[in-house]
Amino acid sequence: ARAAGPTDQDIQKDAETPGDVLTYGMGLQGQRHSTLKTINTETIKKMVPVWAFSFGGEKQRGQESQPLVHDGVIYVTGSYSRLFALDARTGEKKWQYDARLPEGIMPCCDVVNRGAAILGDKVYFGTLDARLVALNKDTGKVVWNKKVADYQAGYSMTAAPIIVNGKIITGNSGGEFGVVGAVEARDAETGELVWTRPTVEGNMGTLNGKESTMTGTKNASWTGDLWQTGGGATWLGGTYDAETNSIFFGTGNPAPWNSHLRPGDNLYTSSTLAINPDNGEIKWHFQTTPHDGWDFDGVNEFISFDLKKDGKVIKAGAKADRNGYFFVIDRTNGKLQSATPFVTQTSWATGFDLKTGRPIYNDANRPPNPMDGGGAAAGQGKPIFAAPSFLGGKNWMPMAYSPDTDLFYVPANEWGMDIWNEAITYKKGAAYLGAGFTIKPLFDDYIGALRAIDPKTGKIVWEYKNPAPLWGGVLTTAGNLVFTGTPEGYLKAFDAKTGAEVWKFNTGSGIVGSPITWEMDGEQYVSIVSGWGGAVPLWGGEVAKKVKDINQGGMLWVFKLPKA
Ligand SMILES: O=C(O)c1cc(C(=O)O)c2c(n1)C(=O)C(=O)c1cc(C(=O)O)[nH]c1-2
Ligand SMILES: [Ca+2]
Repeated sequence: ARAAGPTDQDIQKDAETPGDVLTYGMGLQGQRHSTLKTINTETIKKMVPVWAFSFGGEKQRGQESQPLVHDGVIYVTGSYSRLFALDARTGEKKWQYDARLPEGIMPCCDVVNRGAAILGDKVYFGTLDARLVALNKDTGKVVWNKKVADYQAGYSMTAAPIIVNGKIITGNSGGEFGVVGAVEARDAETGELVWTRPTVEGNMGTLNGKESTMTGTKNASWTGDLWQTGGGATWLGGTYDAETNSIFFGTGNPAPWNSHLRPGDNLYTSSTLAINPDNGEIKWHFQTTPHDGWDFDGVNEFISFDLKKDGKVIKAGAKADRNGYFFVIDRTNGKLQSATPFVTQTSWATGFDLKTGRPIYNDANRPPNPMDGGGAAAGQGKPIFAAPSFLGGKNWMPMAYSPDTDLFYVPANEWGMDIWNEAITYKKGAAYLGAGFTIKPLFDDYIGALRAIDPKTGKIVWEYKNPAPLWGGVLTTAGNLVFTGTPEGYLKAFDAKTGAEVWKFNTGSGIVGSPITWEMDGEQYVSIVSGWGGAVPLWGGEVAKKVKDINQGGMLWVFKLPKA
């Protein structure tokens, strides 16, 4: 028997039990929907902060975490691989764990961490040096600490793990360094590896010298040896659907970015994979950007939901992809139901073929081969303008789905980029892009747009425009509310049906975290982490200049209604 604490059954039921938050995604399906409605479009006008907690000084920025709540304790990760356990009623610190990171870690896009997992008496999280740590939930003492991959080869870990039937399931980061993506399952009690599923064809037999439990697959969709450093990082973690017993992981960009160096589809990069949690087998794959040439990547979360259409219910899943399309896919077999643009496009594809599930490419919008010349300097290809930018119509920040309104709430961004290709050869631990870029806004008055999307039609039902790019997660509740944060510092709440803004509070730094809500002592609470950072200030080109004044930091805020 497992020591006292949440069980596998508690984790599977997380979405139905508002007294705790046991999973990243507020339920393994990742819907980020709460059944609570004490706080609603009317009562929220009175909502106030109860307490706040500071993450401290050093390297505190890019707070992309979603807190967990169990038995009156909040478990929240901070940037730079920290984990805090806090009294949920007072904010008092119970313990803090700071991973001791080596020199030379190589996260591509800031020192972020998106959250922890909990099972029994342990809490778990991944660290920037690509290790997975299990801590005793009451004391913060290390129970086990496993190396997942070699940080000196560019591997890191930024995603929250998920737990499915006693296994802790993780992805990896490092697509910009020519790593090989993988999904891995470990025994949550001991940390021993149960299976490893590489995500790049050609690597199915071994991974990093370790024996893989998978049978070999030929590298048919790659040229030469490029599959050995092919990317496809699983850097955002996954979701799980018990009805189909599938884990869904997105995979990142193929490496290098210069697509002319790697003819072929480059499976299974820029895809969604449905994986059997028992043995790591791929049940189906859907490649959103075959032969990706824009760093469109494809890690975005896949959220299971019931698609009610033409009097039928289809077991579906949705993904708002970095490539700017909103996909609805049959989650039992990977068959495309619809693909609709949700941001402005420069027609890199004119649409998706519903029969084959493939994009209809517009070759004029693929960044040209540097061998053809025409670039600004020797060895550079001709630049083109493409939208969305490589930071995506939507990046890592998770959308939410409400079964009450049947709408998805998507944190989107409107921007494009000048992009050109360059020559590159692989060198262990060095950036492996073969491309250069500058991001540019498309409109004067806004970049971010929270969009309510009807999955039956792909139509945008309402939108909220934000001056700075949106980079935080979304939460929706039975109180007809949608919550998200802004880089300007506000946690905002909107009417889920109309998009009317009903409440806001400034948290003192930019928000790039994901909000949660739970019930405690008969009252409803809301919480968000604040602390600007992530990829935008690092890679945002003209946009980065506009947002560089935002102060960084790290704070957890907790809100509720005043006592009646
Ligand atoms: O290919 C990868 O392994 C990888 C990893 C990560 C990461 O782990 O955060 C990001 C990206 N790619 C990426 O392309 C990207 O735009 C990005 C944004 C962010 C962020 O936290 O703001 N991370 C990442
Ligand atoms: Ca990437």
